[in-house]
Amino acid sequence: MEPREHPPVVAESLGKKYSRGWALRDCTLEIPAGRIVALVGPNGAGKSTLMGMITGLLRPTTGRIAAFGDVPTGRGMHPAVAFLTQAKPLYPQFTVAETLRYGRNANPGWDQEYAESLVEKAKVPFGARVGTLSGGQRTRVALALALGKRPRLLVLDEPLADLDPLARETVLQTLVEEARTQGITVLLSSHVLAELENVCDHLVLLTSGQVRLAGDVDRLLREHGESRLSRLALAHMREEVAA
Ligand SMILES: Nc1ncnc2c1ncn2[C@@H]1O[C@H](COP(=O)(O)OP(=O)(O)OP(=O)(O)O)[C@@H](O)[C@H]1O
Repeated sequence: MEPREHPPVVAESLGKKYSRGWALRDCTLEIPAGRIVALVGPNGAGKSTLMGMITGLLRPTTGRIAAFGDVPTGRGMHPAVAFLTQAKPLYPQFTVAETLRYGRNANPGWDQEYAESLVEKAKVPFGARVGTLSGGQRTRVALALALGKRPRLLVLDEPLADLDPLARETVLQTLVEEARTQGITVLLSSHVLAELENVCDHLVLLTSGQVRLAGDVDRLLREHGESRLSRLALAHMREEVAA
């Protein structure tokens, strides 16, 4: 029998304390492979903190986190994990082609052809300087840079926040298409709950630094007698505020 592959993320009693107090407490969860996971919760719930520990950029205060069975070493990101934030730290003076070249030099598993095909699909000129691109175009380049690494887990911290609704829809569609065809697990945080409907099949809801709901979306909807992910998430966030 084949040994079971490690899930993309396993967290056990994970906690993070900053100078101002606990940002995440006693977080135990597993993110199964091949899922598109919505990470939601009110401002300050601990979403970025959890993502920081999954990518290895932040060290846990308590507990344990593993990506594909590996505990972060503190020496850069796991080779199978790519991370994209709203800030999209691209060099504005680089052209798109130079940005991809940077990706090739920085990542041993880099797939130039695939990264180029994503830029072409987005109709972004290779010769354009990143600083001159629109927000939507910059996001598509950042996505090509993240996916060119050929990750098995893509972590996205509100990557669509500065885009108009049409660009959001297009980028999200591309993302889902690539994730499904390439078998990539996606962890996506967003405050726009409605756009996660029909996209995410797994939910992790954080409130006040703790996991309030986690699991398969269809199962959670059945268990809570809800028909929509956004309503389910909102109801749990409201409960928290009322408590
Ligand atoms: N570097 C830091 N130093 C001190 N406190 C921090 C630091 N980073 C985050 N926090 C605190 O930890 C808590 C969780 O923050 P985090 O950014 O993880 O939440 P979030 O769910 O991503 O929020 P948002 O939806 O607003 O982006 C907040 O109370 C925040 O103020």
